[in-house]
Amino acid sequence: MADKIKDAKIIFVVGGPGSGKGTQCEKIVAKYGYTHLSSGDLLRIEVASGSDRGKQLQAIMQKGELVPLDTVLDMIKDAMIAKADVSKGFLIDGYPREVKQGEEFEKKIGKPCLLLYVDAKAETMVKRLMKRGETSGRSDDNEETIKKRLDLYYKATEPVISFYEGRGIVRKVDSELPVDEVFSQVSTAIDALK
Ligand SMILES: Nc1nc2c(ncn2[C@@H]2O[C@H](COP(=O)(O)OP(=O)(O)OP(=O)(O)O)[C@@H](O)[C@H]2O)c(=O)[nH]1
Ligand SMILES: O=c1ccn([C@@H]2O[C@H](COP(=O)(O)OP(=O)(O)O)[C@@H](O)[C@H]2O)c(=O)[nH]1
Ligand SMILES: [Mg+2]
Repeated sequence: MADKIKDAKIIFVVGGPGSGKGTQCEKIVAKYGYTHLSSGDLLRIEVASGSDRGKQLQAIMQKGELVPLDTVLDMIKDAMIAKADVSKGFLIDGYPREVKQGEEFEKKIGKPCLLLYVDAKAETMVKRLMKRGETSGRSDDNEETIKKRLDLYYKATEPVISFYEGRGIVRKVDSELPVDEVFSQVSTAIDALK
């Protein structure tokens, strides 16, 4: 089933909460035509459906904790399969959150050719999320949950970056810069793929 996906390029987009992953992914889609799959967005779609599963997810996300690995992976896999025929590449935004998630992804789906590391200071991320929270309607864009998401990012997700650095596929972009300058760094990394 995952055969269809085997030849497509897979890019992991990793960075702290509010670092600008979604912002950069939108620009990648516009320039390169990749398929953008945000694990957080997929989870929020399930929450919005009002299903029982959505209610359970909402409770976890509201606390800034991680949803069980299999749940997220199945959602990503289904979304990839649905687009496999038309997609030349996939941007997996906000995943893996922990090394184990990356390992399972590779077992069930495939190997990433690039990990885009969207790097910003904690202080910057908090400021952006508090601002976004004024209009986003995201129940996790509040001070208390932002703090937990940040803690979990440093504890669980940063090791993901070291893990893939060992493979030489990490390209870091400086997300303190204006959006277009960040994107110019992103473009350099993607153009270098063959
Ligand atoms: N000044 C500045 N603001 C940015 C930049 N990138 C993103 N933002 C703002 O920061 C906020 C968070 O950006 P997102 O792209 O939603 O961040 P994200 O990493 O997808 O965050 P999560 O969805 O929480 O994972 C948004 O309100 C953006 O407008 C940037 O490069 N510079
Ligand atoms: O692979 C994932 C992606 C997201 N989430 C949950 O969804 C929330 C929002 O994730 P998103 O990537 O949208 O935002 P971020 O936390 O990076 O700001 C997280 O806090 C987690 O509770 C998760 O558990 N696993
Ligand atoms: Mg996002």
